[in-house]
Amino acid sequence: MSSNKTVIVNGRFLVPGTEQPVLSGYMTIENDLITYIGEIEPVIEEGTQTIDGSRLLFMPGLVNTHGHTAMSLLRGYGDDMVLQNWLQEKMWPMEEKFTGDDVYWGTSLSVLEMLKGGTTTFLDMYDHMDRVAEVTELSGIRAVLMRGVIGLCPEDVQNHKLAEAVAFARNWHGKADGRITTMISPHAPYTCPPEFFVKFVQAAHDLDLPMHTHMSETRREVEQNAEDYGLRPVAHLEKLGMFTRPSLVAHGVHLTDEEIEILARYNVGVSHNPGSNLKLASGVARVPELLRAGVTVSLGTDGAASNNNLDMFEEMRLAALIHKGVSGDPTAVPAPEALLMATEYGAQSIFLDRVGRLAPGMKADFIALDIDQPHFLPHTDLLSHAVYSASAKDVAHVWVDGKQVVKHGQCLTLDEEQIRRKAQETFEGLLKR
Ligand SMILES: N[C@@H](CCSC[C@H]1O[C@@H](n2cnc3c(=O)[nH]cnc32)[C@H](O)[C@@H]1O)C(=O)O
Ligand SMILES: [Zn+2]
Repeated sequence: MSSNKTVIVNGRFLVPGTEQPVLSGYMTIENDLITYIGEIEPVIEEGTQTIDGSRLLFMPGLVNTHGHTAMSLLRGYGDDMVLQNWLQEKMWPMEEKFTGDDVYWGTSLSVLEMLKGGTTTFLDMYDHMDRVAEVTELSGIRAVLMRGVIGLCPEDVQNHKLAEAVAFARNWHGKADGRITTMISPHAPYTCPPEFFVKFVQAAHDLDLPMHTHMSETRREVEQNAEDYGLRPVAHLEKLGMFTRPSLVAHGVHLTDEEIEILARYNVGVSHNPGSNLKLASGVARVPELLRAGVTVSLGTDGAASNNNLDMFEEMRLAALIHKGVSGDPTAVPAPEALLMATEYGAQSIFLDRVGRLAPGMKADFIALDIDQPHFLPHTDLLSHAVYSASAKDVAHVWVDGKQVVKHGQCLTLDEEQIRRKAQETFEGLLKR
């Protein structure tokens, strides 16, 4: 009867934002939920599985709130360029050739990397999303998926893409035992003209779903938006009605004080992508100001072609470091806040209210790091170590929705050898096509 019950014994658990952020004790998981966490040993009935947690650090699974998973196929293909040229000269011509199978293998590669690196939830804005959903189902990961749409095309093609986005969102919302949810996502204000963009707002209303888009990523984008529409991107999207829907915007690098206020007022989340912003020289987002204004700031990797990995520990560390560097204030984005951005705030910003925290009633999405390694010693402050010393390689075990999907660094749900081979073959095939 109690066969689906697991108790972690003698573990250390990260619960940032609470009085005791590094807790020593026990955690009970029943089916897909955490049912207990605390210092007092729970009664362990016969048949309950126990896990010795004494050499491990448990923490919520990381939540990657912006990305394009199939772009891992283009990792290293087009480095050291500015955004517009990188998109127009390198990414878009290759992406035009992508088939559903290409997306399937690119996404498989990314999901494998993410799971092994402790990411238990990801957001994906891309094309051929049915295939992304397939990988999500198979791998056991949690995902918020959306068909991203670039509207720089004739009206009939625009409408066809919109219909695809709507059908995908409707068909997959709540699927894979609830591990998949969906959103509505025009790619960006500079790739979707206003009259097209508002159709997405309407669709999001009709389906009662949240929205996601790229916004204010580069200075050039902001200037161009002002030139084309007489408004900076935030006011522009406000005018188009996007913020009447629950919304998350990616990047938000170039924001004025007034724009930060608008985002706070509408409760619009910002997915901060420090690695991608640094690599494309887009700039440094005003994260301390956003947080101070009460904006939910989360972390994303963006696609692997502008990062060039999907290591959320790296994003967390970058977020904690660069804002100290640019502000000259070493107290900016302290470790607990960086960790919250990568977990709880991440879940909130993609509208998953039972993910991102180790607490009774929350989904059992959690990871365990091997803390016996030299770079984790001595065990002074394990929360600090998780932010400032850890990397994806330290992840030993991963659970999503109560099921173990990575054990001793090996993915239990995906065929790693096959994915390795297919990823290479797929890239070589794309070059020849
Ligand atoms: N091909 C689709 C649109 C895909 S949405 C995802 C798009 O975002 C692009 N992308 C990736 N990273 C960034 C970024 O940082 N800023 C803007 N676009 C990006 C990516 O190359 C891809 O084309 C269509 O039929 O309309
Ligand atoms: Zn992006």
